[in-house]
Amino acid sequence: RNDVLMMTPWFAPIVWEGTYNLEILNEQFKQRNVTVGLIIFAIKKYVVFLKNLLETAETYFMVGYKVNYYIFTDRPQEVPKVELKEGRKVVVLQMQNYSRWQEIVLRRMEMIHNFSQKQFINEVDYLVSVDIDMRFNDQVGVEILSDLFGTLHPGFYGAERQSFTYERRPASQAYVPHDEGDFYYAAAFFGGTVKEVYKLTKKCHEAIMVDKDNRIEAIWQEESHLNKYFIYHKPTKILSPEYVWDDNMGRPQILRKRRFLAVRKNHAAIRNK
Ligand SMILES: CC(=O)N[C@H]1[C@@H](OP(=O)(O)OP(=O)(O)OC[C@H]2O[C@@H](n3ccc(=O)[nH]c3=O)[C@H](O)[C@@H]2O)O[C@H](CO)[C@H](O)[C@@H]1O
Ligand SMILES: [Mn+2]
Repeated sequence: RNDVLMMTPWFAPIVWEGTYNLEILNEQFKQRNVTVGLIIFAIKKYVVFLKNLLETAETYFMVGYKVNYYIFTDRPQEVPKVELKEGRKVVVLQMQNYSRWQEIVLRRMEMIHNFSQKQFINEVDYLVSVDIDMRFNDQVGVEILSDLFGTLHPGFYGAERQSFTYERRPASQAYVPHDEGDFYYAAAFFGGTVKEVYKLTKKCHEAIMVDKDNRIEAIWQEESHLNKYFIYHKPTKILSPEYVWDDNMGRPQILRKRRFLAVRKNHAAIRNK
C-alpha cells in the first residue's frame, strides 16, 4: 500500500489490512503452537462490558489458537458464562477495587507485572492487554504478534509530534520533551511476549510509584507511562488504528477494517461506580 506508512524508521512493520499474508503467518505460528493470553480488567461497574467483549473475541480474536482470557475483577461472581471454543478458557483473577478510576487504570501495570512473573510466564507465549469498553468487529489474529507491540491511537495516527498528548511536566516520570517521540500509542491495546510485557509493566509500575510518592499523576495515567516507555524501548511491531478504532472519529478511506471498536459509554454512569 502506498496510502499509509508501512514501516517505522527502525524497521518495525506497521500492520494495516493489505500489508501481510495471513496464510503464511498462520503456517509459521501454527508450527510454534502458540498460546495467547488476553488480559481484561473488569473492576466495579465495568463488568457490564465483559459479555460482549468475550463473545466477540470468540468470533474474531485468534481464531484457531489457544487463548486464555485473564480477567482481573473485584466481582468474580458477576463474570458471565460465555460458551468458548476448544482450547480457550476464562481465568478469573481477584483484584481489589480502588475508589478513583485513575487509580484503577494505573494499577493495571502493577497487576500485569505481578502475574506475568508468577503465572502468565508458565501458561502463555504472548500477552495482549485490552480495554474492556470495546468489542471485536473483525479479525485480529497472529499478524499482531511480535516481541513488543503497541497500537497507534485513533486520535493521533496522522498527527504531528507537537500535538501528541504526552506528559509535559518534568516532575512526572512520564515526562517527554517536545523534541522526542515517534507516535502516540493507545493504552487500550498493547502486548508482546510475556518477557517483554513483564519488562514494560515493571518499568511503568515503578515510574507510577515514584510519581505517587511525588504526588503527581500523569495526564493520561498509565497511557502516558506506556508512551514514554515506547520511546526508549521501541516496539518491534506497530498496529494501525484498525486495532483501536472509535466510530466517533468517522470512517476514513485508509481504514479498510475496523477490527476493535470502542463501545459507547456514559462516563458519569460508569466511572467510580
Ligand atoms: C483508547 C485508549 O487509549 N483508551 C485509554 C483511555 O481510555 P478510556 O477513557 O476509554 O478509559 P476507560 O474508562 O476505558 O478505562 C480503562 C480501562 O480500565 C478498566 N477500568 C477502568 C475504570 C473502572 O472503574 N473499572 C475498570 O475496570 C477497564 O478495563 C477500562 O476499559 O484512557 C485510559 C486512562 O486515562 C486508558 O489509558 C485507556 O487505555
Ligand atoms: Mn476504554
